[in-house]
Amino acid sequence: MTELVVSNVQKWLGGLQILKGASFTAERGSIVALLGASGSGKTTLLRCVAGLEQPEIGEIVIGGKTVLDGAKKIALPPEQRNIGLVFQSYALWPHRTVKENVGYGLKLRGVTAADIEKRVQAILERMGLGHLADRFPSQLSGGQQQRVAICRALVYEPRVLLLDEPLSNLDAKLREEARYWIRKLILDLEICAILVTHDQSEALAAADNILLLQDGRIVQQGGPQEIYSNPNSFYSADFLGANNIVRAKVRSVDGSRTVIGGDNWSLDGTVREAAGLAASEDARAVIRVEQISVSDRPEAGGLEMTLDDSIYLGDRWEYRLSRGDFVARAHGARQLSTGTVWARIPSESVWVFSAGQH
Ligand SMILES: Nc1ncnc2c1ncn2[C@@H]1O[C@H](COP(=O)(O)OP(=O)(O)OP(=O)(O)O)[C@@H](O)[C@H]1O
Repeated sequence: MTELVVSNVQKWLGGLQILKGASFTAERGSIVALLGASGSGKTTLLRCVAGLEQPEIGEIVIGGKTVLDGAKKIALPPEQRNIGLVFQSYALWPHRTVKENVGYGLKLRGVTAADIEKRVQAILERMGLGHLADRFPSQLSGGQQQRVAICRALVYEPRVLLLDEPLSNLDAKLREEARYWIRKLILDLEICAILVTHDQSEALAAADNILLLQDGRIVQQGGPQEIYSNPNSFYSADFLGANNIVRAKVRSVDGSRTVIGGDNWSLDGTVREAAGLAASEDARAVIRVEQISVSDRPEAGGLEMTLDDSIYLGDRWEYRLSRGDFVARAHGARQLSTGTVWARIPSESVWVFSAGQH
């Protein structure tokens, strides 16, 4: 069931158009990640859904209720939108206990003391924080503070939970753990969550749907696997994954197949530029690091390259390869001696775009 509908949202700030017509929907029991480079408009879009910014144009419907209609000048305040909000900073009140932090919003809304007690305790228990109810935020770890912030947003039983970089203050280990339990929580509660993040691995691991923003526009949307393996532009291809970006000339084009090359090398690739490519055009290829396999023995179809260095990364080795002006990184399970190696690079993994596109 669709909980959130965002249609053609356009927003100007300081004389600049920050959002240029964003549209998407979000379903109950799912997580939508807003992903994109710094300044692409992720936070502004989230704030528009929350009611903290008022778009000049567009419509937003939450749980069947129109909360924004630019044409009709409808713009409901955040407290009438049935949303919960969690900020990066958690924004807990330092002089209130955990219990008071979580229950304060309910108090403002005139919920009875007995009801508040019951609801606050229930959500704290659910998040494994029941025993911390009387502590102050300064007596909690970062991870616990973040859970309190999420409790505070969930205690209203919102239809849509809005999370603005909720994990970025946690250390790497806690962050990985938090991705998992936040996802489980949203699915268990059967609500819908919108997660703003600039961290691609967070979006890939936590979200059902990823919206990739560029310069105020949603340039691609889809499931994590679709977005990762089928990018529709250089920006999408470059934004996700660990990549080799290769500058080259288009040698030939035959439908979606192409041959690119540079100084003393050439590679078979696949045209990914929507408008197509022409022979002798300047191009950029994106090759995911994991798509290159390296061997120290001659391999049929392998490109002979020089291994300049093997770098130990703990769980694997990184190889630094070169041939003429083609420089690449690849990974493997063991250390290889510097010198001649053979790199196998499937043509479907060499995504070729025009050099001019951003
Ligand atoms: N109040 C404002 N007045 C003018 N410009 C603003 C204002 N707030 C944001 N912007 C601009 O809007 C653009 C989008 O900002 P926004 O914070 O939504 O991006 P973001 O994708 O969330 O970036 P980040 O990942 O860095 O938080 C940026 O170029 C920013 O400078």
